[in-house]
Amino acid sequence: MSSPSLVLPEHLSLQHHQTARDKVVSTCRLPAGTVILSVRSLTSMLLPREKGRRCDFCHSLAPQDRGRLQRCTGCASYWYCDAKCQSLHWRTHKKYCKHVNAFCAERQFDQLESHSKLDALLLTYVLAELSARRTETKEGDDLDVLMFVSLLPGPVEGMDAPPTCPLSTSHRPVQTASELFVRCGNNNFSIHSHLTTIAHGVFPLASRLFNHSCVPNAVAKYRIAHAKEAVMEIVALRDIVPGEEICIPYVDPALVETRQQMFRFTYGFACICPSCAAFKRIDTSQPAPDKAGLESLGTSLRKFVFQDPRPDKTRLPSSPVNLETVPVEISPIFRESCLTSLCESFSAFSHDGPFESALEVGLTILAFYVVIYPPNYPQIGIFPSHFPLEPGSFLCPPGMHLLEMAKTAWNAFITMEGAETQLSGLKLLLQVRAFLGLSRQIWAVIGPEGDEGGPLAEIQVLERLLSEQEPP
Ligand SMILES: C[S@@+](CC[C@H](N)C(=O)[O-])C[C@H]1O[C@@H](n2cnc3c(N)ncnc32)[C@H](O)[C@@H]1O
Repeated sequence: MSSPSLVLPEHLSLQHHQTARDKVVSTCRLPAGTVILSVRSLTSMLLPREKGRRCDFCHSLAPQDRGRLQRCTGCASYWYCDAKCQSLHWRTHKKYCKHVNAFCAERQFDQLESHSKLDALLLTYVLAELSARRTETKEGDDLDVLMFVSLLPGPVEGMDAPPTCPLSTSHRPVQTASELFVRCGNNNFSIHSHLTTIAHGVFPLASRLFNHSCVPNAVAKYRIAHAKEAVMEIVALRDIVPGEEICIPYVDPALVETRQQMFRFTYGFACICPSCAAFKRIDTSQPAPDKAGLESLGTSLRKFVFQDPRPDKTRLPSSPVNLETVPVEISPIFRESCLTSLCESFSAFSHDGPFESALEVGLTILAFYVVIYPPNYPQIGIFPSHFPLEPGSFLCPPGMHLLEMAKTAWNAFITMEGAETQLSGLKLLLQVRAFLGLSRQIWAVIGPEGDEGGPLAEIQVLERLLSEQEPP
Protein backbone atom coordinates (compact mmCIF):
# COMPACT_ATOMS: atom_id res chain seq x y z
CA MET A 1 0.00 0.00 0.00
CA SER A 2 1.53 3.38 -0.94
CA SER A 3 2.15 5.95 1.79
CA PRO A 4 0.29 9.28 1.78
CA SER A 5 2.62 12.26 1.46
CA LEU A 6 3.90 13.23 4.86
CA VAL A 7 3.96 16.75 6.20
CA LEU A 8 6.47 16.73 9.03
CA PRO A 9 7.56 19.41 11.48
CA GLU A 10 10.75 21.19 10.29
CA HIS A 11 12.93 19.45 12.87
CA LEU A 12 12.16 15.97 11.47
CA SER A 13 12.86 14.24 8.18
CA LEU A 14 12.17 10.74 6.91
CA GLN A 15 14.98 8.65 5.40
CA HIS A 16 15.29 5.14 4.03
CA HIS A 17 16.05 2.40 6.61
CA GLN A 18 17.71 -0.86 5.59
CA THR A 19 15.16 -3.21 7.12
CA ALA A 20 12.37 -1.11 8.67
CA ARG A 21 11.42 0.75 5.41
CA ASP A 22 12.01 4.27 6.77
CA LYS A 23 13.46 6.01 9.81
CA VAL A 24 12.96 9.49 11.19
CA VAL A 25 15.99 11.69 11.83
CA SER A 26 16.38 15.10 13.45
CA THR A 27 17.31 18.01 11.19
CA CYS A 28 18.69 20.10 14.07
CA ARG A 29 19.87 19.72 17.67
CA LEU A 30 16.98 18.69 19.92
CA PRO A 31 17.81 19.31 23.61
CA ALA A 32 16.79 16.79 26.29
CA GLY A 33 13.15 17.31 27.23
CA THR A 34 12.07 18.61 23.78
CA VAL A 35 8.58 17.45 22.80
CA ILE A 36 9.50 16.10 19.36
CA LEU A 37 5.97 15.25 18.25
CA SER A 38 2.48 15.60 19.69
CA VAL A 39 -0.33 13.53 18.16
CA ARG A 40 -3.92 12.55 18.90
CA SER A 41 -5.02 8.93 18.72
CA LEU A 42 -7.02 7.55 15.79
CA THR A 43 -8.81 5.49 18.41
CA SER A 44 -8.12 4.23 21.92
CA MET A 45 -9.57 1.65 24.26
CA LEU A 46 -9.59 1.54 28.07
CA LEU A 47 -8.23 -1.65 29.61
CA PRO A 48 -10.98 -3.74 31.29
CA ARG A 49 -9.60 -3.04 34.80
CA GLU A 50 -10.06 0.72 34.21
CA LYS A 51 -13.70 0.45 33.03
CA GLY A 52 -15.99 2.44 35.29
CA ARG A 53 -12.98 4.16 36.98
CA ARG A 54 -12.07 6.27 33.97
CA CYS A 55 -14.00 7.99 31.20
CA ASP A 56 -14.30 5.86 28.05
CA PHE A 57 -13.78 8.96 25.92
CA CYS A 58 -10.97 11.03 27.51
CA HIS A 59 -9.68 8.37 29.97
CA SER A 60 -9.64 10.84 32.89
CA LEU A 61 -10.24 9.41 36.34
CA ALA A 62 -13.73 9.88 37.81
CA PRO A 63 -13.70 13.50 39.03
CA GLN A 64 -13.63 13.54 42.84
CA ASP A 65 -15.46 16.85 43.05
CA ARG A 66 -18.25 15.82 40.67
CA GLY A 67 -18.96 12.36 42.06
CA ARG A 68 -19.21 9.26 39.89
CA LEU A 69 -18.93 8.80 36.14
CA GLN A 70 -22.15 8.74 34.13
CA ARG A 71 -23.19 5.56 32.34
CA CYS A 72 -24.41 5.34 28.75
CA THR A 73 -28.13 4.61 29.12
CA GLY A 74 -28.14 2.69 25.81
CA CYS A 75 -25.73 -0.13 26.74
CA ALA A 76 -24.89 0.66 30.41
CA SER A 77 -21.35 -0.54 29.61
CA TYR A 78 -19.57 2.74 28.82
CA TRP A 79 -18.86 5.49 31.35
CA TYR A 80 -18.21 9.20 30.88
CA CYS A 81 -17.08 12.25 32.88
CA ASP A 82 -20.20 14.12 31.76
CA ALA A 83 -22.51 14.84 28.82
CA LYS A 84 -19.67 16.55 26.92
CA CYS A 85 -17.45 13.44 26.87
CA GLN A 86 -20.45 11.25 26.08
CA SER A 87 -21.48 13.34 23.09
CA LEU A 88 -17.89 13.42 21.79
CA HIS A 89 -17.74 9.60 22.01
CA TRP A 90 -21.19 9.12 20.50
CA ARG A 91 -19.98 9.66 16.89
CA THR A 92 -18.35 6.20 17.09
CA HIS A 93 -20.06 4.63 20.10
CA LYS A 94 -23.49 4.88 18.41
CA LYS A 95 -22.26 2.40 15.81
CA TYR A 96 -21.86 -0.46 18.31
CA CYS A 97 -23.85 0.72 21.39
CA LYS A 98 -26.87 -1.47 20.57
CA HIS A 99 -24.82 -4.58 19.77
CA VAL A 100 -21.82 -4.58 22.10
CA ASN A 101 -23.34 -6.39 25.10
CA ALA A 102 -24.74 -9.23 22.97
CA PHE A 103 -21.42 -9.47 21.10
CA CYS A 104 -19.40 -9.75 24.35
CA ALA A 105 -21.82 -12.39 25.68
CA GLU A 106 -21.49 -14.59 22.57
CA ARG A 107 -19.59 -17.88 22.97
CA GLN A 108 -17.28 -16.91 20.11
CA PHE A 109 -16.09 -13.83 22.04
CA ASP A 110 -16.28 -15.31 25.51
CA GLN A 111 -13.98 -18.19 24.58
CA LEU A 112 -11.22 -15.91 23.31
CA GLU A 113 -8.09 -15.47 25.42
CA SER A 114 -7.97 -12.12 27.20
CA HIS A 115 -5.45 -10.60 24.75
CA SER A 116 -7.63 -11.67 21.78
CA LYS A 117 -10.67 -10.08 23.46
CA LEU A 118 -8.70 -6.82 23.55
CA ASP A 119 -7.74 -7.28 19.88
CA ALA A 120 -11.41 -7.87 18.98
CA LEU A 121 -12.56 -4.71 20.75
CA LEU A 122 -9.71 -2.54 19.42
CA LEU A 123 -10.44 -3.75 15.89
CA THR A 124 -14.13 -2.95 16.41
CA TYR A 125 -13.19 0.58 17.51
CA VAL A 126 -10.92 1.03 14.47
CA LEU A 127 -13.77 -0.09 12.18
CA ALA A 128 -16.23 2.24 13.95
CA GLU A 129 -13.78 5.17 13.69
CA LEU A 130 -13.14 4.57 9.97
CA SER A 131 -16.85 4.28 9.34
CA ALA A 132 -17.52 7.56 11.24
CA ARG A 133 -14.84 9.31 9.20
CA ARG A 134 -16.35 8.05 5.92
CA THR A 135 -19.74 9.38 7.05
CA GLU A 136 -18.22 12.75 7.92
CA THR A 137 -15.91 13.32 4.95
CA LYS A 138 -18.02 11.65 2.21
CA GLU A 139 -14.93 11.91 0.02
CA GLY A 140 -13.07 8.83 1.09
CA ASP A 141 -10.44 8.37 3.76
CA ASP A 142 -8.66 11.23 5.49
CA LEU A 143 -4.89 11.48 6.02
CA ASP A 144 -4.85 9.66 9.39
CA VAL A 145 -6.72 6.69 7.92
CA LEU A 146 -4.52 6.60 4.82
CA MET A 147 -1.49 6.71 7.11
CA PHE A 148 -2.82 3.82 9.21
CA VAL A 149 -3.53 1.56 6.24
CA SER A 150 -0.09 2.31 4.79
CA LEU A 151 1.72 1.13 7.96
CA LEU A 152 3.92 -1.93 7.83
CA PRO A 153 1.88 -5.05 8.64
CA GLY A 154 2.98 -7.10 11.66
CA PRO A 155 3.99 -10.77 11.52
CA VAL A 156 0.34 -11.84 11.94
CA GLU A 157 -0.18 -11.59 8.16
CA GLY A 158 -2.18 -14.62 7.11
CA MET A 159 -3.72 -14.97 10.60
CA ASP A 160 -7.48 -14.64 10.91
CA ALA A 161 -8.79 -11.38 12.31
CA PRO A 162 -10.72 -11.84 15.57
CA PRO A 163 -14.53 -11.52 15.47
CA THR A 164 -15.76 -7.93 15.61
CA CYS A 165 -18.96 -6.39 16.93
CA PRO A 166 -21.61 -5.68 14.28
CA LEU A 167 -21.86 -1.96 13.44
CA SER A 168 -24.98 0.09 12.70
CA THR A 169 -23.79 2.07 9.69
CA SER A 170 -24.41 2.60 6.02
CA HIS A 171 -20.81 3.76 5.52
CA ARG A 172 -18.55 0.73 5.98
CA PRO A 173 -14.79 1.15 5.70
CA VAL A 174 -13.44 0.02 2.33
CA GLN A 175 -10.63 -1.89 4.06
CA THR A 176 -11.30 -5.43 5.26
CA ALA A 177 -11.06 -6.35 8.96
CA SER A 178 -7.98 -8.49 8.10
CA GLU A 179 -6.20 -5.60 6.39
CA LEU A 180 -6.73 -3.47 9.49
CA PHE A 181 -5.98 -6.26 11.97
CA VAL A 182 -2.47 -6.95 10.61
CA ARG A 183 -1.63 -3.32 11.37
CA CYS A 184 -3.11 -3.25 14.88
CA GLY A 185 -0.66 -5.49 16.80
CA ASN A 186 2.64 -3.84 15.86
CA ASN A 187 1.20 -0.32 15.72
CA ASN A 188 -0.62 -0.27 19.02
CA PHE A 189 0.70 1.71 21.97
CA SER A 190 0.14 1.23 25.71
CA ILE A 191 -1.24 4.54 26.99
CA HIS A 192 0.08 5.10 30.49
CA SER A 193 -0.39 7.50 33.37
CA HIS A 194 2.52 7.70 35.82
CA LEU A 195 3.87 4.54 34.15
CA THR A 196 0.72 2.48 34.74
CA THR A 197 -0.94 1.25 31.54
CA ILE A 198 -4.56 2.37 31.38
CA ALA A 199 -5.51 1.98 27.71
CA HIS A 200 -4.30 0.98 24.27
CA GLY A 201 -4.28 3.40 21.37
CA VAL A 202 -3.47 3.71 17.69
CA PHE A 203 -1.35 6.73 16.69
CA PRO A 204 -0.68 6.36 12.94
CA LEU A 205 1.88 9.16 12.49
CA ALA A 206 3.98 8.03 15.48
CA SER A 207 3.89 4.46 14.14
CA ARG A 208 5.00 5.66 10.72
CA LEU A 209 7.97 7.55 12.13
CA PHE A 210 9.55 5.83 15.11
CA ASN A 211 11.50 2.60 15.02
CA HIS A 212 12.46 0.65 18.12
CA SER A 213 15.74 0.87 20.03
CA CYS A 214 16.72 -1.04 23.20
CA VAL A 215 18.72 2.08 24.19
CA PRO A 216 16.30 4.75 22.95
CA ASN A 217 16.94 8.50 22.76
CA ALA A 218 13.22 9.31 23.15
CA VAL A 219 10.11 7.95 24.88
CA ALA A 220 6.35 8.30 24.48
CA LYS A 221 4.31 9.91 27.23
CA TYR A 222 0.59 10.68 27.29
CA ARG A 223 -1.45 13.74 28.25
CA ILE A 224 -4.91 13.09 29.60
CA ALA A 225 -7.39 15.95 29.87
CA HIS A 226 -11.13 16.21 30.33
CA ALA A 227 -13.13 16.07 27.07
CA LYS A 228 -10.02 15.55 24.90
CA GLU A 229 -8.75 12.39 23.23
CA ALA A 230 -5.49 11.07 24.71
CA VAL A 231 -2.49 12.87 23.23
CA MET A 232 0.87 11.14 22.75
CA GLU A 233 4.01 13.21 23.10
CA ILE A 234 7.42 11.93 22.06
CA VAL A 235 10.07 13.45 24.36
CA ALA A 236 13.86 13.57 23.85
CA LEU A 237 15.62 11.81 26.74
CA ARG A 238 18.95 13.46 25.96
CA ASP A 239 20.33 15.98 23.48
CA ILE A 240 19.79 14.59 19.97
CA VAL A 241 22.26 15.73 17.30
CA PRO A 242 21.32 16.68 13.71
CA GLY A 243 21.05 13.60 11.46
CA GLU A 244 20.55 11.18 14.39
CA GLU A 245 17.74 8.62 14.12
CA ILE A 246 15.06 9.12 16.78
CA CYS A 247 13.94 5.82 18.31
CA ILE A 248 11.59 4.84 21.11
CA PRO A 249 11.36 1.57 23.09
CA TYR A 250 8.55 -0.73 21.89
CA VAL A 251 8.96 -2.93 24.98
CA ASP A 252 10.53 -2.33 28.38
CA PRO A 253 14.30 -2.75 27.79
CA ALA A 254 14.59 -4.40 31.25
CA LEU A 255 12.92 -7.51 29.77
CA VAL A 256 16.22 -8.66 28.34
CA GLU A 257 15.03 -12.25 27.83
CA THR A 258 11.45 -11.85 26.57
CA ARG A 259 12.05 -8.72 24.53
CA GLN A 260 13.57 -10.87 21.74
CA GLN A 261 10.37 -12.94 21.51
CA MET A 262 8.23 -9.81 21.49
CA PHE A 263 10.26 -8.33 18.60
CA ARG A 264 9.88 -11.54 16.64
CA PHE A 265 6.23 -12.38 17.32
CA THR A 266 4.64 -8.95 17.71
CA TYR A 267 6.84 -6.77 15.51
CA GLY A 268 8.42 -9.23 13.07
CA PHE A 269 12.08 -8.31 13.37
CA ALA A 270 15.22 -9.59 15.07
CA CYS A 271 17.07 -7.00 17.11
CA ILE A 272 20.81 -6.93 16.43
CA CYS A 273 21.72 -4.03 18.73
CA PRO A 274 24.86 -4.27 20.96
CA SER A 275 22.72 -4.68 24.11
CA CYS A 276 20.87 -7.71 22.64
CA ALA A 277 24.20 -9.13 21.41
CA ALA A 278 25.68 -8.72 24.91
CA PHE A 279 22.77 -10.64 26.45
CA LYS A 280 23.72 -13.65 24.27
CA ARG A 281 26.88 -14.01 26.44
CA ILE A 282 24.64 -15.29 29.26
CA ASP A 283 24.05 -19.04 29.25
CA THR A 284 20.28 -19.18 29.78
CA SER A 285 20.32 -23.00 29.70
CA GLN A 286 21.86 -22.85 33.20
CA PRO A 287 19.55 -22.42 36.23
CA ALA A 288 19.19 -18.79 37.32
CA PRO A 289 21.26 -17.78 40.41
CA ASP A 290 19.85 -18.90 43.80
CA LYS A 291 19.32 -16.54 46.78
CA ALA A 292 22.97 -16.60 47.93
CA GLY A 293 24.24 -16.29 44.36
CA LEU A 294 21.94 -13.34 43.75
CA GLU A 295 23.18 -11.55 46.87
CA SER A 296 26.79 -11.93 45.85
CA LEU A 297 26.06 -10.88 42.25
CA GLY A 298 24.17 -7.88 43.65
CA THR A 299 27.19 -6.76 45.66
CA SER A 300 29.47 -7.17 42.62
CA LEU A 301 27.05 -5.25 40.39
CA ARG A 302 26.76 -2.38 42.90
CA LYS A 303 30.54 -2.27 43.15
CA PHE A 304 30.89 -2.23 39.35
CA VAL A 305 28.30 0.51 38.83
CA PHE A 306 28.77 2.69 41.92
CA GLN A 307 32.39 1.81 42.84
CA ASP A 308 31.43 1.68 46.55
CA PRO A 309 28.57 -0.77 47.32
CA ARG A 310 27.56 0.90 50.64
CA PRO A 311 24.21 2.74 50.43
CA ASP A 312 25.45 6.00 51.95
CA LYS A 313 28.43 6.17 49.55
CA THR A 314 26.39 5.86 46.35
CA ARG A 315 27.42 8.01 43.41
CA LEU A 316 26.07 7.49 39.93
CA PRO A 317 28.87 6.62 37.47
CA SER A 318 30.42 9.55 35.61
CA SER A 319 30.98 7.55 32.40
CA PRO A 320 28.32 5.40 30.70
CA VAL A 321 27.91 1.78 31.77
CA ASN A 322 25.89 -0.71 29.72
CA LEU A 323 25.35 -4.42 29.23
CA GLU A 324 28.34 -4.61 26.87
CA THR A 325 30.74 -3.29 29.55
CA VAL A 326 29.45 -5.43 32.45
CA PRO A 327 31.98 -8.21 33.31
CA VAL A 328 30.64 -11.52 32.02
CA GLU A 329 30.73 -13.13 35.52
CA ILE A 330 28.19 -10.54 36.80
CA SER A 331 25.91 -10.74 33.77
CA PRO A 332 23.66 -13.63 35.01
CA ILE A 333 22.01 -11.04 37.29
CA PHE A 334 20.32 -9.68 34.14
CA ARG A 335 18.16 -12.83 33.88
CA GLU A 336 14.55 -11.70 34.26
CA SER A 337 13.88 -14.03 37.20
CA CYS A 338 16.64 -12.20 39.15
CA LEU A 339 14.97 -8.83 38.61
CA THR A 340 11.65 -10.35 39.71
CA SER A 341 13.18 -11.67 42.97
CA LEU A 342 14.98 -8.40 43.65
CA CYS A 343 11.78 -6.44 43.12
CA GLU A 344 9.77 -8.79 45.34
CA SER A 345 12.33 -8.37 48.14
CA PHE A 346 12.45 -4.59 47.67
CA SER A 347 8.68 -4.38 47.73
CA ALA A 348 8.44 -6.47 50.94
CA PHE A 349 11.33 -4.76 52.79
CA SER A 350 10.34 -1.22 51.81
CA HIS A 351 6.80 -1.90 53.05
CA ASP A 352 7.49 -3.79 56.30
CA GLY A 353 11.23 -3.29 56.90
CA PRO A 354 14.00 -3.79 57.67
CA PHE A 355 14.55 -0.58 55.70
CA GLU A 356 18.35 -1.07 55.59
CA SER A 357 17.76 -4.29 53.62
CA ALA A 358 15.29 -2.45 51.37
CA LEU A 359 17.91 0.21 50.66
CA GLU A 360 20.55 -2.41 49.85
CA VAL A 361 18.30 -4.40 47.48
CA GLY A 362 16.94 -1.15 46.06
CA LEU A 363 20.48 -0.09 45.18
CA THR A 364 21.09 -3.36 43.35
CA ILE A 365 17.92 -2.66 41.32
CA LEU A 366 19.13 0.88 40.69
CA ALA A 367 22.48 -0.49 39.46
CA PHE A 368 20.53 -2.86 37.15
CA TYR A 369 18.50 0.06 35.75
CA VAL A 370 21.60 2.26 35.30
CA VAL A 371 23.10 -0.51 33.12
CA ILE A 372 19.94 -1.24 31.11
CA TYR A 373 18.24 2.11 30.63
CA PRO A 374 19.58 5.20 28.84
CA PRO A 375 20.05 8.42 30.85
CA ASN A 376 16.85 10.08 32.07
CA TYR A 377 14.73 7.01 31.40
CA PRO A 378 11.78 7.38 33.74
CA GLN A 379 13.16 4.43 35.79
CA ILE A 380 10.18 2.18 35.53
CA GLY A 381 9.55 0.25 38.73
CA ILE A 382 8.70 -3.37 38.31
CA PHE A 383 5.63 -5.06 39.71
CA PRO A 384 6.20 -8.80 39.69
CA SER A 385 2.52 -9.80 39.72
CA HIS A 386 2.28 -8.34 36.20
CA PHE A 387 4.14 -11.36 34.78
CA PRO A 388 3.49 -12.77 32.25
CA LEU A 389 3.10 -9.55 30.31
CA GLU A 390 0.76 -8.89 27.46
CA PRO A 391 2.90 -8.51 24.34
CA GLY A 392 3.86 -4.88 23.82
CA SER A 393 3.02 -3.77 27.32
CA PHE A 394 5.43 -2.13 29.71
CA LEU A 395 6.18 -3.04 33.27
CA CYS A 396 4.30 -0.48 35.25
CA PRO A 397 3.51 0.19 38.91
CA PRO A 398 4.63 1.01 41.55
CA GLY A 399 6.29 3.85 39.72
CA MET A 400 9.69 5.28 39.49
CA HIS A 401 12.40 3.49 41.41
CA LEU A 402 14.39 6.50 42.57
CA LEU A 403 11.31 7.99 44.18
CA GLU A 404 10.65 4.67 45.92
CA MET A 405 14.24 4.71 47.19
CA ALA A 406 13.79 8.25 48.54
CA LYS A 407 10.59 7.19 50.33
CA THR A 408 12.32 4.12 51.77
CA ALA A 409 15.25 6.17 53.13
CA TRP A 410 12.68 8.62 54.59
CA ASN A 411 10.78 5.76 56.27
CA ALA A 412 14.09 4.44 57.66
CA PHE A 413 14.77 7.91 59.08
CA ILE A 414 11.40 8.45 60.74
CA THR A 415 11.32 4.97 62.29
CA MET A 416 14.84 5.28 63.79
CA GLU A 417 15.00 4.10 67.41
CA GLY A 418 16.32 6.43 70.13
CA ALA A 419 19.59 4.52 70.54
CA GLU A 420 20.65 5.15 66.95
CA THR A 421 23.16 7.94 66.49
CA GLN A 422 22.59 11.37 65.08
CA LEU A 423 25.12 10.42 62.40
CA SER A 424 22.94 7.54 61.10
CA GLY A 425 19.99 9.96 60.87
CA LEU A 426 22.09 12.45 58.96
CA LYS A 427 23.27 9.78 56.55
CA LEU A 428 19.67 8.74 55.86
CA LEU A 429 18.61 12.33 55.23
CA LEU A 430 21.52 12.70 52.79
CA GLN A 431 20.25 9.62 50.96
CA VAL A 432 16.69 10.96 50.81
CA ARG A 433 18.03 14.19 49.35
CA ALA A 434 20.27 12.39 46.81
CA PHE A 435 17.50 10.08 45.54
CA LEU A 436 14.98 12.91 45.38
CA GLY A 437 17.43 15.09 43.46
CA LEU A 438 18.05 12.39 40.84
CA SER A 439 14.35 11.67 40.60
CA ARG A 440 13.52 15.36 40.11
CA GLN A 441 16.17 15.63 37.36
CA ILE A 442 14.51 12.82 35.42
CA TRP A 443 10.99 14.15 35.82
CA ALA A 444 12.16 17.63 34.81
CA VAL A 445 13.19 16.11 31.47
CA ILE A 446 10.04 13.99 31.08
CA GLY A 447 7.70 16.81 32.17
CA PRO A 448 4.04 16.45 33.10
CA GLU A 449 2.25 13.32 31.90
CA GLY A 450 -0.84 11.27 32.61
CA ASP A 451 -3.28 12.25 35.34
CA GLU A 452 -2.90 15.18 37.70
CA GLY A 453 -0.47 14.64 40.58
CA GLY A 454 1.88 11.70 40.23
CA PRO A 455 5.64 11.58 40.79
CA LEU A 456 6.26 15.34 40.58
CA ALA A 457 3.64 16.00 43.26
CA GLU A 458 5.08 13.22 45.46
CA ILE A 459 8.58 14.65 45.06
CA GLN A 460 7.30 18.05 46.23
CA VAL A 461 5.73 16.53 49.36
CA LEU A 462 8.94 14.73 50.28
CA GLU A 463 11.02 17.84 49.57
CA ARG A 464 8.82 19.81 51.98
CA LEU A 465 9.17 17.16 54.70
CA LEU A 466 12.91 17.14 54.15
CA SER A 467 13.22 20.94 54.40
CA GLU A 468 11.39 20.82 57.76
CA GLN A 469 14.17 18.55 59.07
CA GLU A 470 17.00 20.80 57.98
CA PRO A 471 18.24 23.95 59.68
CA PRO A 472 16.96 27.12 57.91
C1 LIG B 1 5.73 1.18 14.12
S1 LIG B 1 6.42 0.51 12.67
C2 LIG B 1 7.82 1.51 12.36
C3 LIG B 1 7.66 2.39 11.15
C4 LIG B 1 8.39 1.97 9.92
N1 LIG B 1 9.78 2.37 10.01
C5 LIG B 1 7.79 2.55 8.64
O1 LIG B 1 8.58 2.92 7.75
O2 LIG B 1 6.55 2.62 8.52
C6 LIG B 1 6.96 -0.97 13.32
C7 LIG B 1 7.63 -1.89 12.33
O3 LIG B 1 8.87 -1.32 11.90
C8 LIG B 1 9.90 -2.32 11.87
N2 LIG B 1 10.92 -1.97 12.87
C9 LIG B 1 10.82 -1.08 13.87
N3 LIG B 1 11.96 -0.99 14.58
C10 LIG B 1 12.82 -1.83 14.01
C11 LIG B 1 14.18 -2.18 14.30
N4 LIG B 1 14.85 -1.66 15.32
N5 LIG B 1 14.76 -3.10 13.49
C12 LIG B 1 14.08 -3.67 12.47
N6 LIG B 1 12.80 -3.37 12.15
C13 LIG B 1 12.17 -2.47 12.92
C14 LIG B 1 9.19 -3.65 12.16
O4 LIG B 1 8.79 -4.20 10.94
C15 LIG B 1 7.97 -3.21 12.96
O5 LIG B 1 6.89 -4.12 12.89
